[in-house]
Amino acid sequence: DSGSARASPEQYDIQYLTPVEIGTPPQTLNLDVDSGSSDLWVFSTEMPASSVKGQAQYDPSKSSTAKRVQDATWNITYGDNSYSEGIVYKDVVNVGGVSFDAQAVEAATAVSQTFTTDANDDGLLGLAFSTINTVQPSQEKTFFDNVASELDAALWTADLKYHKSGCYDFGVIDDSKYTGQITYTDVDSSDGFWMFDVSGYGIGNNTFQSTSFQGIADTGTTLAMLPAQVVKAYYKQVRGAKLDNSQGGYVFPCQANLPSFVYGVGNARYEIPGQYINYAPVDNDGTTCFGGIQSDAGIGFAILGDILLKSAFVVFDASENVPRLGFAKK
Ligand SMILES: Cc1cc(CN)n(C)n1
Repeated sequence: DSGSARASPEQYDIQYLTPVEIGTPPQTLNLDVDSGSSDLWVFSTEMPASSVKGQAQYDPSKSSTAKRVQDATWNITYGDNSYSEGIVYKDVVNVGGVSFDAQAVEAATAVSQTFTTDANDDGLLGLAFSTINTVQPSQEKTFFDNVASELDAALWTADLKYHKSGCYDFGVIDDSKYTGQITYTDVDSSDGFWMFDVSGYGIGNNTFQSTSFQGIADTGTTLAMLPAQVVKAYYKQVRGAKLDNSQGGYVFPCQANLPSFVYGVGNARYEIPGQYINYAPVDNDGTTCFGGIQSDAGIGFAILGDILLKSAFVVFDASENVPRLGFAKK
């Protein structure tokens, strides 16, 4: 079995939303596919109406296949301090044609303001490793872990795009979506993430620096959070750039001509076009813009979010004993 689902960007590519069918008859919710977490949770009819502002809600009472997981609860806080919690059902979940009939669907009973204010985002679909799923007292499996054995290949791929819709594919590598070779690198999943070594970096046409650093491939994080020294060196090349703590990071004049950012995977080199690194304006007149590359200070590892991932075709491969990530140009 294999399947393919759309990944449609919200404004500024802050996140990408994917239609997911849940229950019988199917209820379609648009979820943020997140390789940096491992809970599939949804806005639901179990939460106060005051915290729902336009989102679709999963209604288990309208699904003939929904089964409550007695006494199971969950709660999760993300890197941006957004939060959700709730109870658990098992139900049919179908993503791009790949279906599992007893997927843990974590129905929210409460969410933080950040989620309430994003009318288009109906929840998250976590694709990190099941070891960090938050359901208690018994941990649940991610959708990918549940379907892996029925897929033609135990892998999924991300083809995110700049200000355009892309795809998440399950069980198949679509060779029409990339050019050249796929370069693979081993993943250390001991913290539950798709963590790997970035073999170095280059700024624009400057010499590539072979100083490696660890990072996680995280489709649910908007920006690329990189080592402070790397980030400092990048913005040194941008006239008028400055670290503005009131904005929470580096900003620069929106008209700035941004250098590209090159990152290494093994011996391969991939480039994020400068244009991708102008994330969004911070003011109404669009004079000052917020950088798509920011510091990972305080996190403990780099976070390779959408700003970086959209520059490549990425394979999340769990088909061998050691999981691995594949990167290809496109
Ligand atoms: C909701 C959400 C998901 C993620 C990435 N794992 N963040 C930072 N916020």
